[in-house]
This record gives sequence, C-alpha cells and structure tokens, in this order.
Amino acid sequence: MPEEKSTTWGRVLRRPSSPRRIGIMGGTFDPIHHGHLVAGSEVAHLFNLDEVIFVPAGHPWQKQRKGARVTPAEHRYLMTVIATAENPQFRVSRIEIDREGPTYTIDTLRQMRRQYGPDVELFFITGADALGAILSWHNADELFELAHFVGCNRPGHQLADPGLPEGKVSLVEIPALAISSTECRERVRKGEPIWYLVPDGIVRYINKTGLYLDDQEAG
Ligand SMILES: Nc1ncnc2c1ncn2[C@@H]1O[C@H](COP(=O)(O)OP(=O)(O)OP(=O)(O)O)[C@@H](O)[C@H]1O
Ligand SMILES: O=C(O)c1ccc[n+]([C@@H]2O[C@H](COP(=O)([O-])O)[C@@H](O)[C@H]2O)c1
Repeated sequence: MPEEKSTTWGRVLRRPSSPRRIGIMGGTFDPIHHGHLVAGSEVAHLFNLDEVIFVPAGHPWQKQRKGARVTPAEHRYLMTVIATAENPQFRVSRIEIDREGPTYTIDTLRQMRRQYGPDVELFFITGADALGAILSWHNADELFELAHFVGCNRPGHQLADPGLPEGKVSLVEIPALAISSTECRERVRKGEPIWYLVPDGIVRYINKTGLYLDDQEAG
C-alpha cells in the first residue's frame, strides 16, 4: 500500500519501501538569492525529493583561484540558514564549512554516502554554468558513481550535458531568473536595491552587517 507523504506543495503517493531521495544544492551563496532557491524548489518537485540540503562551500577553490574575494564562510552559512528557514523541505549543512582545505564536491558526496548509507538516492543540483565546468572538478570521474546530477537552465548560459556518463545527468527547465550573486554584490556596493532578488531576511542581514559595501571586486 502506498503511503501519503506531505510536501509543501501538496500530497504525493509514495511506496513505503522506496529509498529516501535527497537533493544537494551546493554553492558559494555569496549571497544566496532567489535563483538558488527556485532551483532547489523546482528540482525537489520534479524529482519528488524528500529534502534539499543546501551546502555552502567552505573554500570554493575555483572562484578563489580566479582571484574572487569570497566572504567569510560563517556569513554565507548564516545567510543560507535565513533564506531557507521557512521551507520545511530545505536544510543547510555545515559539512563543507567545517572541512579544512579546498572544497571538493567528491569529499562531500563521500561523506554523505557514509552518513546516509548506500540506499539513499543523491541528486546534486547545479545551474547550467556549473554543470558546464563539472569535468574540471576534483576527481570528476568518481562524482557520477555517487550521485545523479541535475542541470538547470540559467539565463545567459547554455544548458548542455558536458559529456557525462550515460544516465548520470538530467537537464531540466526551471522558471528562469536572471539573478547572480555577483550582480547582488555590485548592487549593494553601488547603493542599488536588492529587494526581491534575494529574500527579505538577506537584505536585512546585508544591511545590518555592512557586507559588500567595500567590495573591490567589479565582476
Ligand atoms: N539564477 C540562477 N538560476 C539557476 N541556477 C543558478 C542561478 N544562480 C546560481 N545558480 C546555480 O547555483 C549554484 C551555486 O551558484 P553560486 O553560489 O556560485 O551563485 P552565482 O550567482 O553563480 O554566484 P557568482 O555570481 O558569485 O558567481 C551553481 O550551480 C549555479 O549554477
Ligand atoms: O569539486 C570541485 O572541484 C568543485 C569545483 C568547483 C565547484 N564545485 C562545487 O560546485 C558548486 C557550485 O560552485 P560555485 O563555485 O558556482 O558556487 C559548489 O557546491 C562547489 O563546491 C566543486
């Protein structure tokens, strides 16, 4: 007999024996914005996920290598908690914040596999830009043994399978939001509003802490 499971959007039928399905939304979240939240929400709906874990990167090595100034992890973690707090299906993990050294997704997936066991289904959620660069990630070959990858469209980026193993990636259309963290930071620095690009609590957190006001980075 299928059992009923409540979700934010309604009730779906689910077999008692079916494995738990966990989405992982990784990002620098500097700051988290509605593009991230819509991606998590849409993929949860499309793949009937039990939950989505937002995982702020501790040391996003590829961004840092390009010379980007990355806000201290605790601010990014707190903003992620604030932005996701109202959705009962969303959670935030400190797994990457608490790990030393460059942040490699392979380490996160291995840790989550150890924590949740072999039976859960893991879905790693990315935007089109991140998916396009995935073969440059640390130990890229092994990533696809540990999770299914979901690529979401993102304005300004081509959504395509970058040559991942057969059956290991799904490309999905989500409501397109032309929002980036870079643009949010620049707007704050220039004194422009970021209301409605990010959740209200994030606007208030940024105002309260003075984040991004002295950001030297122009893009
Ligand atoms: N507007 C968006 N629509 C869909 N996916 C997005 C969007 N913004 C970011 N993502 C995806 O969310 C993940 C985390 O992104 P990240 O935290 O780097 O945000 P960002 O807006 O790309 O930041 P930045 O502008 O600083 O590079 C990545 O997989 C990225 O592709
Ligand atoms: O594992 C890697 O080498 C790797 C390299 C670049 C990005 N990632 C992950 O991809 C996700 C999106 O990254 P970013 O830089 O677009 O915020 C985030 O979870 C990063 O940790 C992972």
